[in-house]
Amino acid sequence: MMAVLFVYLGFMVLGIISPCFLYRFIDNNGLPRNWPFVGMIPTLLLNIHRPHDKVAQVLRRSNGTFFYRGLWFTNTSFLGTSDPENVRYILSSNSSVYLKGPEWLKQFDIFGEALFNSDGEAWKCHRRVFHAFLNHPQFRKSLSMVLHQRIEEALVKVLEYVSGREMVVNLQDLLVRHAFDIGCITGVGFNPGLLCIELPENRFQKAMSDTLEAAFYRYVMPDSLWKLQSWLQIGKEKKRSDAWKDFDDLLTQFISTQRHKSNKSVESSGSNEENDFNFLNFFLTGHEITGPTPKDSLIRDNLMQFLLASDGTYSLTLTWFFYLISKAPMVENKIREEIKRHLSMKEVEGSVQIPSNYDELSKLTYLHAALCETLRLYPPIPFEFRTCTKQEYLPSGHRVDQNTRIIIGIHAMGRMESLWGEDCYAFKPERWIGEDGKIKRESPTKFSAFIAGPRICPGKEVSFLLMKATATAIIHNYNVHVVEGQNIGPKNSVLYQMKKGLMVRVKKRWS
Ligand code: HEM
Repeated sequence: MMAVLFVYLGFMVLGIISPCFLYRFIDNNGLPRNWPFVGMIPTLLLNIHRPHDKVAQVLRRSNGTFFYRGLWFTNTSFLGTSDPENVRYILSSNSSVYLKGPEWLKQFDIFGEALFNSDGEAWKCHRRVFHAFLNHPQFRKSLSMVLHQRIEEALVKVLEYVSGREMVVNLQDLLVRHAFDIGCITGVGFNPGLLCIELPENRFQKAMSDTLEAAFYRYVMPDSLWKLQSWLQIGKEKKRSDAWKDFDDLLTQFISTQRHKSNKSVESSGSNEENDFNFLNFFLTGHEITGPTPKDSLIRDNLMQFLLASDGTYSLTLTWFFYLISKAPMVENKIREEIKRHLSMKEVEGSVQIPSNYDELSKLTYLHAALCETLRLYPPIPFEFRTCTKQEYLPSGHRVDQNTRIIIGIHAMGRMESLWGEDCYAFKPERWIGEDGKIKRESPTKFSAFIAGPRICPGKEVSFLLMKATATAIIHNYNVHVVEGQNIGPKNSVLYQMKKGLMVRVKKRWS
């Protein structure tokens, strides 16, 4: 630990003298040099303000696979890959060898025994429950109703308020609140009402953000260092412990309220399926798939992961989407024309028009393409982590030993010239549209925002519905102007969120 600190201070001093010299000295033609004892930590420290871009650069220069060496005698090394053949092998054809395992749990132990944290038989069982919930006929009906209601009663009200006063607002914050309210209603049958004019404190979101930031640092730091921080209760580890307490408080409250509600409802009608369809109730009422009612801790873990998966992802994608279209007025115009051509609208408060039939959203091919393009460039989950459980060779020829940590560079894959052509950095929805005018279906090992193989995101389809309905209501009625001069960049977190949010002014398109 002292060695890391010493090296860090040494390079800081050198950095002040000459940053250019430092970059060239530490890296070898853009690839990290492997130094005695400290491995490639100098490159990591020098790029700690832009880890995603550095990983993308290294993977591009190394033909898609690179072995990062950490500090000697610590478990901080990993193999990074963005090679689609390796990705297919790890996530799909040989997924039983590449597990989440104890290394994953070190980062995400706060999610306990949830689907997201499990492997093998336990994972299969959780996944069946989740599938049964998402495919339940009542789910789609209830989601559409909740979404429509939240757009009309909260999103539009807040946008009307801020546009009328020409206020500057943080769009990322508004979208996260919108998604969290929907996640809570579909997850626990309770609306926390975070998206409203008063913008109340968002404890859950802060706790989630602190947890996911700490998870990032746990991966790159030697175990001894974060364990010491945790023991001393300082830095990111302190924030993480506080977040854990906050989660436990909030989720215990949700579960006991819902347990009480469902007991009362079962007593009075024998079944409450029609009235109160949500993820928590699905668990509590002992559905035939879920088996006997599981223990509270398992419900808490799955609920917490439901809230993360169902709101933390698409709200961030929408934020990047609005950032991208603010710089591409032609794209915005095409989306508006498509909305006008295909959607039936319903007029709500202040002559705002919102889609009245969500089935029509599937006709919005160009909007779908623009969202895929956003996910390619800014995937909300930028890295996927696995551990190899036996020694073998990857399709690229790299040998991986047992317990090698693997990072799949999802963010890097969207920026590989070899996969997307020379214009891979350009925002071009057209690349997703085939000659027949329909969406081109890319293989999930090339477009890996939802990953591939048996663990592919089960919420993919739902997330497009949520994104399209929300984006349409905003684009059709408002111009979103991004405030000039902001430093837009991602946070060091396992989610790809803007460090300081996206400050915008919203102007109504008509009165
Ligand atoms: C833009 C939106 C979304 C993206 C890009 C996305 C992406 C992903 C990715 C990359 C994973 C793999 C994570 C891992 O295991 O390491 C994942 C898993 C998962 N996602 Fe999504 N997701 C999105 C939205 C949703 C939504 C809306 C839901 C729920 C309705 C959902 C439910 C899940 C669940 C339950 C898992 C765990 C699957 C398993 O471990 O087998 N996701 N998602």
